[in-house]
Amino acid sequence: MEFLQAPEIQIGIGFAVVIVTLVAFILFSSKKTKGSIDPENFKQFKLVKRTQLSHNHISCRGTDGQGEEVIKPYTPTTLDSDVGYFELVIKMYPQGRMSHHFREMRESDMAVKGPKVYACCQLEAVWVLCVG
Ligand SMILES: Cc1cc2nc3c(=O)[nH]c(=O)nc-3n(C[C@H](O)[C@H](O)[C@H](O)COP(=O)(O)OP(=O)(O)OC[C@H]3O[C@@H](n4cnc5c(N)ncnc54)[C@H](O)[C@@H]3O)c2cc1C
Repeated sequence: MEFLQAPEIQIGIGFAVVIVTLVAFILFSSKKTKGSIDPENFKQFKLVKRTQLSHNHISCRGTDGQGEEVIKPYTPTTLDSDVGYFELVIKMYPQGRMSHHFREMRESDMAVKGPKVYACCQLEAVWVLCVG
């Protein structure tokens, strides 16, 4: 271990520590400011692509934590032309009645009715790119 006390080695170690700290700082600060959403400031994003998905909503039926029936509307993110399956994006609420059903759901556990066509509004997928 005596070699560690040699001045050249100590300068080398010091230099390495400075480089690692600098790289970590650059990586951390670039992550916070470039290409990502900032929690405090609005940043400008550029529209890259937009796809119309669906006008439709479906009704899902499940069981809440008290064993009671619950029915809620959801908007499939799949296209109207996708036949035989659909995909949902669900925001889960800890105390939510239908959220409980989705959390506990197993295969063949989902009763669905629909679609209901809402001509007034529709789901679109929007791709954006950070320009700031
Ligand atoms: C036309 C339509 C389409 C919908 N599509 C979708 C969809 O695609 N995906 C999806 O996740 N949801 C969608 N929703 C909402 C969905 O129908 C339910 O309302 C939602 O999933 C909450 O149901 P829950 O039974 O889990 O919660 P609930 O039992 O209704 O609520 C439980 C708790 O969560 C709180 N809470 C409920 N909703 C909200 C909210 N929006 N913001 C803040 N707190 C809330 C309530 O205050 C309550 O404390 C849609 C609603 C409509 C009207």
